Amino acid sequence: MYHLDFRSDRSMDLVGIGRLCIDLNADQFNRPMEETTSFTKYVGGSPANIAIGAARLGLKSGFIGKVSDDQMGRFIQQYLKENNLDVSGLSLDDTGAVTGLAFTEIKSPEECSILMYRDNVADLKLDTSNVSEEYIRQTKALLISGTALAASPSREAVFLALDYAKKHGVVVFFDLDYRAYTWNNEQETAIYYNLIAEKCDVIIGTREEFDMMEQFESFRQDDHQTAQKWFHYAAEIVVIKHGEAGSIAYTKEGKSERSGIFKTKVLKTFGAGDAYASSFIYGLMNGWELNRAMEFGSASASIVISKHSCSEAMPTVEEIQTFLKTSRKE
Ligand SMILES: Nc1ncnc2c1ncn2[C@@H]1O[C@H](COP(=O)(O)OP(=O)(O)O)[C@@H](O)[C@H]1O
Ligand SMILES: O=C(O)C[C@@H](O)[C@H](O)C(=O)COP(=O)(O)O
Repeated sequence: MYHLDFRSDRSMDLVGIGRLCIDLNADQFNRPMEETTSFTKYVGGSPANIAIGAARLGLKSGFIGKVSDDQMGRFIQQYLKENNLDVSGLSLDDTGAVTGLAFTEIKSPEECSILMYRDNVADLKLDTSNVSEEYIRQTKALLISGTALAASPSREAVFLALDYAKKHGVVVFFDLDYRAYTWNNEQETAIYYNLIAEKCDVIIGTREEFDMMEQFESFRQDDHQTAQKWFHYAAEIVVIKHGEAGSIAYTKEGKSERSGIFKTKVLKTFGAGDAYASSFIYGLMNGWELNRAMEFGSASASIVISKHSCSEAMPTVEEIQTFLKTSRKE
């Protein structure tokens, strides 16, 4: 099957590190944002969505991140507390930085985009002094999200968190989460992504994100070649997501599983990956077979893309189980 050693003597299950932002999702959808007159505010940020999803599933979830010293930063902290996440790993920015805003445009269920306002954001001011070895030592798993590598000092904070995780036998998940607007260029992104991926136990990304990472290879790799590449390093599991075409996962032990999707009435497509990741991680942490964890992730993704938000829409175990009873995978 696969070998992931989630240590039972840890007080936390999953700690995320990286972006905490605000999603402002258009209230008037199926039209361009130019015609939108109001938005609904949710906590966002891919790693935050995944950590919230994990907490919604009952995992003891925490977060290492920096929030702005204003109403938005306090909204984020309050929401995480209300959703049973441990917030002792959060730090408050004192430089006047702001909270990143993700305006979402829902032109149609298939045509969604995100307009990011991320100048001088607090999340990228996370620094090594905000990363506690003791905090990381107490978790079973660490979730790294690629965008946290986009700028210093956040970049160095993530590398330090990864070193602490490896030192203390913490299983490391790397969700690639590539957002081009946050980076100077793809070459720089690939350099830092590769340095992190080489030490991670589970790597989750879309085909396009792996292509970006593997751009220095002499040829474009297929899914199997991608997985084999990372098995030469620390990876035990590599998951390649293919949107409506589902996902495929490979294990270092030579197993591979494909998962289809659950057709649903799609309101917006973003949030799929975060929902998939949180529920897939939940399955692995419960020792499930790969295909069962992937199915759980796919079901969670379908639930979230049928709703207006990402974080707020993250389902409970019961909601996913009910969904699975009434749905058929395609
Ligand atoms: N239109 C859809 N209908 C149902 N499930 C979907 C749809 N799009 C994505 N998913 C599910 O969500 C997973 C992640 O979506 P994907 O778009 O590949 O990643 P990301 O959201 O990170 O870009 C897919 O592997 C699939 O299981
Ligand atoms: O990650 C962000 O900064 C924006 C997210 O908060 C937003 O909900 C989103 O884009 C999630 O989509 P996904 O990462 O593709 O699942």
